[in-house]
Amino acid sequence: MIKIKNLKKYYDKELVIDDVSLEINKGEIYAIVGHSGAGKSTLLRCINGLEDYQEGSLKVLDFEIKNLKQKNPKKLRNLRKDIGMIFQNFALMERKNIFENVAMPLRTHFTQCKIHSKIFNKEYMSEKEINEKVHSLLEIVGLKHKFNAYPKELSGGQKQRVAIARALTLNPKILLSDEATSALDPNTTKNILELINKINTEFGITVVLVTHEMDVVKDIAQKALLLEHGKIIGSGAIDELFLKPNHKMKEFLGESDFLPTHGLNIKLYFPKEIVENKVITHMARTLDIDFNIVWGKIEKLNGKALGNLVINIDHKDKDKVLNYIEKNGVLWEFAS
Ligand SMILES: Nc1ncnc2c1ncn2[C@@H]1O[C@H](COP(=O)(O)OP(=O)(O)OP(=O)(O)O)[C@@H](O)[C@H]1O
Repeated sequence: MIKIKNLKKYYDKELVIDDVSLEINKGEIYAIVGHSGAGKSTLLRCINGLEDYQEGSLKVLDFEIKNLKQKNPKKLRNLRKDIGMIFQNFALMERKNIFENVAMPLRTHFTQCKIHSKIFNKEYMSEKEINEKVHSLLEIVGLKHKFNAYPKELSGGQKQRVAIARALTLNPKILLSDEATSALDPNTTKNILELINKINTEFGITVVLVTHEMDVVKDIAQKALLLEHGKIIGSGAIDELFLKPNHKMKEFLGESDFLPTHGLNIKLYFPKEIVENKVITHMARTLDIDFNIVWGKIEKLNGKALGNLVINIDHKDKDKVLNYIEKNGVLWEFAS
C-alpha cells in the first residue's frame, strides 16, 4: 500500500526526515511514534502529497508521489480520494452543520448537475445519493441523530467522529490519523480507537497513525515505527518492539533495567499462550531453587496480554533453569 525507501526531506537546509524506509501493507494499522518535533506529521504529509521530499522514493498504491506532484496533479487529486485524513483539531467547518461537514468532500469531488457533469467531465452524484451516503456514515460513527447540529454543540469525541465520517466519504483505501486522540480524555480516546479499529476490520482500510501516546500504539497498532530527529530508531511488530525493546526504545519508553551484578540475569519472554500460567512459581517449586525477580511487566498489546520478566539466579542453577524454561516454551536471553 505504502512503500517508502531512503526518504529525505529538508526544510531549507534542515534535514527533518533522514533516510526513512518502511512498508505498510494492506489492512494494517501502522503507528508512527516519536516525541514532538521528530518528524511524524511531516512524514504523514509527504504520504498524502502535501509536502515535497528531496531524496528517495515514496510510493502510495504504486504511484511515486513526487512524480504525481510534479507531472500529474490531476492524478494526485484522484489518489487523494483514496486517502482520508483526520487531525488533532478535527478541522470541521464551524458554520456548517454536521451533515454538510460530512457531505463536503462529496460536493467537492462530484457535481450535482448533470449538464456540468457532461461539460466539465466531472463525476455526477445526486442529492439523494449524497443524503444516503452521509446518513449511512453518520450511522457508522454513531452520530445519526446529530446530523442537524453544529460543531460547537458537540463534544471533542463527537467532533472527531464527524471528522472520521468525513474522511470516509470517498471510500478511501487508507486513513491517515495525525494525533487524532491527543486532545481527548482517556475514555474518549478509547472509544475513538475502537471506532478506528472497527473501520479497519470492517472496511479493510489501512490505517497510519501518528501519535506520541504509547498507550494508543499498544491498544490498536500491529506495527510501529519510532522516529527521533527524523531517523528511525526502531520498527517492527509491536509485541517485539515493546517486549524486546532495543536500547533507544527503552530510552523512549523511559525504562531501564537495573540489573544485579552478581549471579546470572535472565530475561524471559512469555508468549501469549503462557503468560497467565504460573510458570515461574512452578519452576521454583519443581527445581527447588531460590531466585530474585528483578524486573517485569505484562503488557496488553493489541488486545493480547504478553509479558517479560528478568530473574536473577545463582550460577550453579543455570543449566536446570534454562532447561526448565525452554521445555515450557518460554523464550529467554541473558540480560546484561
Ligand atoms: N513548514 C515548516 N517549515 C519549516 N520547518 C518545519 C515546518 N514544519 C515542520 N518543521 C520542522 O520539522 C521538524 C519536524 O516537525 P513535525 O511537525 O513533522 O514533527 P512531529 O513529530 O509531528 O511533532 P509534533 O508531535 O510536535 O507535531 C521540526 O523541527 C519542525 O520545526
